[in-house]
Amino acid sequence: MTTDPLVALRGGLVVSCQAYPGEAMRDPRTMTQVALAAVRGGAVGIRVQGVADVEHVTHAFAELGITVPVTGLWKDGTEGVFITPTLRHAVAVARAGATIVAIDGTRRPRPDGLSLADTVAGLREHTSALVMADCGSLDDALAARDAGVDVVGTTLSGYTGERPRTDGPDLELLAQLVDRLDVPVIAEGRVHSPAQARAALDAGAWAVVVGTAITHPTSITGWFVDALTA
Ligand SMILES: CC(=O)N[C@H](C=O)[C@@H](O)[C@H](O)[C@H](O)COP(=O)(O)O
Repeated sequence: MTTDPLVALRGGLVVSCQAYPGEAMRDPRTMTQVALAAVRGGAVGIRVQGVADVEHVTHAFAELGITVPVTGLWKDGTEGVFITPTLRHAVAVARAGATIVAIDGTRRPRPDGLSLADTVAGLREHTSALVMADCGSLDDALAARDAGVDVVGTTLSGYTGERPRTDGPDLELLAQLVDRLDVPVIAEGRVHSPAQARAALDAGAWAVVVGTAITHPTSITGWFVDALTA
């Protein structure tokens, strides 16, 4: 019997394992090793970027009998709509093995000219993946809900100009989404400590995604170096 992936994530920690272009750890094998380490630490979900990483992680999990759901995305570009920006990207991520496909869930025009609703419908036509909308505001999330997504995240809060870029997670937006939506709301973005993760769950998050603070040594090193040189 397969468990509903969203039920599997409920109340838990999802670890985002991403390295950026040009970085030493940008290798699907490395990201798979990081993902396996996170699962060993208790992560109930993994989020990975890029078709190759999704393929590599999902194959490794299958071989090892790990059933932790994998959320996949494909970043293309660095500005505007760049998180799984088109239906083509979304289908590729699903076909690579992602259980959940995270896509840009903002109200900005998409590079392929499709609406978010068309993108969700297209993905459902071609795959059985669930859809996570990475949102930057309450209005984004309401529109994403109307477009038929399965789950929304606060992922893009502070990156689209609609919300301030808070030091920690945008708990204010999270509370608004939890209050207004009937789909699960995932807290993602700038969760940098266990206490902040706990606060997000207490504010009603379905699950909490942590990336940088667990899987990006360059940033973490910088935080310590800054403290020593301040
Ligand atoms: C805005 C954007 O591009 N967010 C990306 C989405 O996948 C990643 O770069 C983040 O690392 C991820 O959202 C997790 O957030 P944090 O690393 O802050 O824990």
